[in-house]
Amino acid sequence: MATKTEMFDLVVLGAGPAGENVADVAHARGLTLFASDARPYFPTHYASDLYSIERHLVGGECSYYACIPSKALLRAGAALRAAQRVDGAKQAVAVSGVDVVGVLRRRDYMTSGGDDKGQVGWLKGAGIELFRGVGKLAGPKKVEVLAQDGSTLTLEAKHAVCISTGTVPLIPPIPGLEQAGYWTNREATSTGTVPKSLLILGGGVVACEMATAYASFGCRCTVLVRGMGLLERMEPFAGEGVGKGLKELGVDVRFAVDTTRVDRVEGEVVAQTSKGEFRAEEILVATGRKPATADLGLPSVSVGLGPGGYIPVDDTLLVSAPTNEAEPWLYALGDVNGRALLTHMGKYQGRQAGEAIAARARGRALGPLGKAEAWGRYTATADEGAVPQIVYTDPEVASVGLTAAEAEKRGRKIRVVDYALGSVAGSYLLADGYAGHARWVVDRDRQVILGATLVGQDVGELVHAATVMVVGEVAVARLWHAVPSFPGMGEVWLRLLEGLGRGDE
Ligand SMILES: Cc1cc2nc3c(=O)[nH]c(=O)nc-3n(C[C@H](O)[C@H](O)[C@H](O)COP(=O)(O)OP(=O)(O)OC[C@H]3O[C@@H](n4cnc5c(N)ncnc54)[C@H](O)[C@@H]3O)c2cc1C
Ligand SMILES: NC(=O)c1ccc[n+]([C@@H]2O[C@H](COP(=O)([O-])OP(=O)(O)OC[C@H]3O[C@@H](n4cnc5c(N)ncnc54)[C@H](O)[C@@H]3O)[C@@H](O)[C@H]2O)c1
Repeated sequence: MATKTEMFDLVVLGAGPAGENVADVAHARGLTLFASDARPYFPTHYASDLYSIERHLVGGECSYYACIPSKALLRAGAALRAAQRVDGAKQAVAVSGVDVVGVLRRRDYMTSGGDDKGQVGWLKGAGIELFRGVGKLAGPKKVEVLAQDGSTLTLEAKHAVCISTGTVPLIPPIPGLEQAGYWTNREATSTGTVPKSLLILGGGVVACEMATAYASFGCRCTVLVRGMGLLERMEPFAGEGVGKGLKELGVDVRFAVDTTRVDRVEGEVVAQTSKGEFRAEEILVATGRKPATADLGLPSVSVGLGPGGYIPVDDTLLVSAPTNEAEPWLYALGDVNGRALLTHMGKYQGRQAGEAIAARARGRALGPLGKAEAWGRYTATADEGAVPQIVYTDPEVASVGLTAAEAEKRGRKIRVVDYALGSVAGSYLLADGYAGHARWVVDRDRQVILGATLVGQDVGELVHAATVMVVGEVAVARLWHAVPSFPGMGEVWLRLLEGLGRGDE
């Protein structure tokens, strides 16, 4: 089979959200400098500025098997329930449930039916070469790619290689599970048919969102949770609210369940557990993720893995390994570094690393004494204590920053302030009988917001305001001047301020 070698400025391994964004920013930086300096920033004798390697679909897990299809599957149920909660509207909508065929059709539209030609077009339009194949490191600044036809390509990077290969499902070693066959996020988000019943293993975000979606399709869902709560990394009232919502949707949620064996008997999945036997047409394993680092050739550049097998990096996303000491060249972005397993955080890391790569390629120091500053152009500082997330359950959960427990663990002196979200005018206008909850975690010494969590219908879009408060370290005293529009749900921020009080003059 053919073998050839080419040289590029930057080689990106994995074209998911993180890989796409680092390529985009690094490329944009190159073009800007070309124009303003009237000389090519990336030397012109290279075939192209950047090279992207993708073994499956450009756009990654997010576009085809995760964020986009899962939210498409959830949206119709959320819209229907929203209408059912408003007198005058509820009479106008069918109460028998969503139209599953329509939901799947809309999901297919959102994922282009699993065809990535739109995203490939974007890459090519941006001047980025794409190679479909499995890539691995083959020494410093060297990447080998194996195509499906068996041909190989060796790429040499002049400046940098980025690993952005994401994660794969973490499957627990439950006896019989492999033989029985199971769904992961891939089947759950791309299915063409909805089973009559579904067992869901796990109590995290995927389990809660998929239980919400499938319950709205009329599928009988049972969630088997190993721990004592749902969404355990969030404030406890988040998991409690979601658990209550799932129950209202008819989902059977069981806690402290140890699943000891899974079999398929006459087409049905049978799970033996510490809480008895459970049966369903299918089983979805939603027990977390592990980094896609297998066969990446990391030993060829002596990169060791951190806790959970993630690739350890510094705040400029540079891999923490001796190979980077003499000349920084190897980066790891997105899920694969384990800093924050979210698309928007992977994209953010891509933007920051793209700037750092471009600056280093130009021979620029990233900051005083060569060290990039926190919250600067080259660092992904938000990964540490300012990560926002929206969980699209019913009620929704929106959070950013530290929970009270995390803040205390970090030794912060905090004050927690809570408010019943249903008492805000905007909420009770939004839905009859609106129930929700909001919390701020406030740094008592610095009088800034460390974290916020909201639970309730349509709270998702509120979270960005809280993200700005946390990232901007806005003084609580100044927030009294951030006047919320009436009658919007944003008034919750005023209610939380009132809960904190203004103190004595
Ligand atoms: C069901 C589900 C729903 C989710 N919903 C949300 C959500 O609503 N919001 C949110 O922010 N996050 C969500 N996430 C998380 C989100 O999907 C990930 O954080 C995001 O996809 C990570 O992006 P990435 O670029 O790091 O990796 P990925 O999207 O996993 O992309 C990695 C790419 O690398 C490729 N690759 C891997 N190894 C190689 C190799 N050796 N050679 C070549 N290519 C390779 C893969 O094929 C893949 O395309 C969800 C996750 C799941 C499972
Ligand atoms: N809307 C969103 O932002 C969104 C949606 C989906 C996923 N995601 C991200 O994707 C990542 C993966 O989500 P996830 O839900 O797969 O993982 P997770 O880590 O959030 O949850 C995994 C769950 O599985 C349980 N578990 C682990 N091992 C188990 C076992 N052997 N038996 C039973 N239960 C077991 C854990 O206790 C936990 O409840 C998360 O980091 C999440 O933030 C985000």
